[in-house]
Amino acid sequence: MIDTRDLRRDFHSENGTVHAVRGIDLSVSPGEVVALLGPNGAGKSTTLRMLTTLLPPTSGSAVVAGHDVGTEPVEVRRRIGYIGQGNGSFNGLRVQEELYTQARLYGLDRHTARRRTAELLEQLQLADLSRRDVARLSGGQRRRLDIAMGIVHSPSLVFLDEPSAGLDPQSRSNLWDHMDRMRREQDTTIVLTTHYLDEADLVAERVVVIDHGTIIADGTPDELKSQVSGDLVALELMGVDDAASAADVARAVPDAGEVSVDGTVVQLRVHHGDSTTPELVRALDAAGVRLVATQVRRPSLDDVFLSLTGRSLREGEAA
Ligand SMILES: Nc1ncnc2c1ncn2[C@@H]1O[C@H](COP(=O)(O)OP(=O)(O)OP(=O)(O)O)[C@@H](O)[C@H]1O
Repeated sequence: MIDTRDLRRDFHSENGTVHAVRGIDLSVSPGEVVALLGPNGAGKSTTLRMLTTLLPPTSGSAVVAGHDVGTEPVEVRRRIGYIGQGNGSFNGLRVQEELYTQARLYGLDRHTARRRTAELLEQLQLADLSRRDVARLSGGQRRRLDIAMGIVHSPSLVFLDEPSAGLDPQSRSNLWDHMDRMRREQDTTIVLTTHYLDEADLVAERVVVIDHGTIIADGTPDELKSQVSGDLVALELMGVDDAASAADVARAVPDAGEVSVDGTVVQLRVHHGDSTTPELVRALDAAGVRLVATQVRRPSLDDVFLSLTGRSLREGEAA
């Protein structure tokens, strides 16, 4: 469905050249849901804009839905849906008219355009707003209309740039349900960019981590997380003395990675937190250590990013 070879894009300005995308080789098969995950400025949007023919590559090639983005952009556009970061048009139309007009622009006949419009207004919870002026929608409502407009022609490949930015939790979960339905019922291929870790983890079956314009990891969320060395087990002890004794017990666990003590809390990395923790609790009990609580935390995609780059994705978000 997508095949890129050494895809690159530079931007030139008075301040110099930005190498926004530095040689991306990416293959996506039909029906896959792929999240491009990375911090602000990693090159995700630039990649997406090249794949959707909105921006010509500086060099390299990309074949999307069977056509070359450079030489056959119209053929590509006909086959894809794109929901960008910015808002679409403001024609002074009402919600229903805007969506219907978009359907007609994509070449749907009147009957099909009417049916698709009604269907999508319902599915994206816009039915109650169908007669409202587009200009008067809230940010989240506008976002849902953008999404409806991007998929009104039932494309087999959909690109979404930061789809849930600006959406409230309920709208986000509604959007994810909708994407899941597109994949299950129409086998739609979905490529989205995000810097929400939970979104990548939940929605995508494959995560491509991008940093400084290159792909630094590619796999299922579980594969990526298994590259990080183990689960984090946290033990909360009754007192500081107990914590010191617990750290000694923890260091004796054959599987234990680095053990750290912070006040009454002891943390250690182990391969399998669920099976090691009961063993550890028995050993602590035998040593007379007073344990208050235990917690096992699986590696997150942020731990993956941290182990690959030494930086947290969350730091990137705050920047
Ligand atoms: N039109 C442009 N002119 C100059 N530089 C640009 C332009 N568009 C993007 N860039 C730069 O290219 C780099 C990659 O930007 P891009 O928008 O692709 O990142 P991103 O990963 O999508 O980030 P975000 O999560 O913030 O959307 C950044 O350094 C950005 O400043």
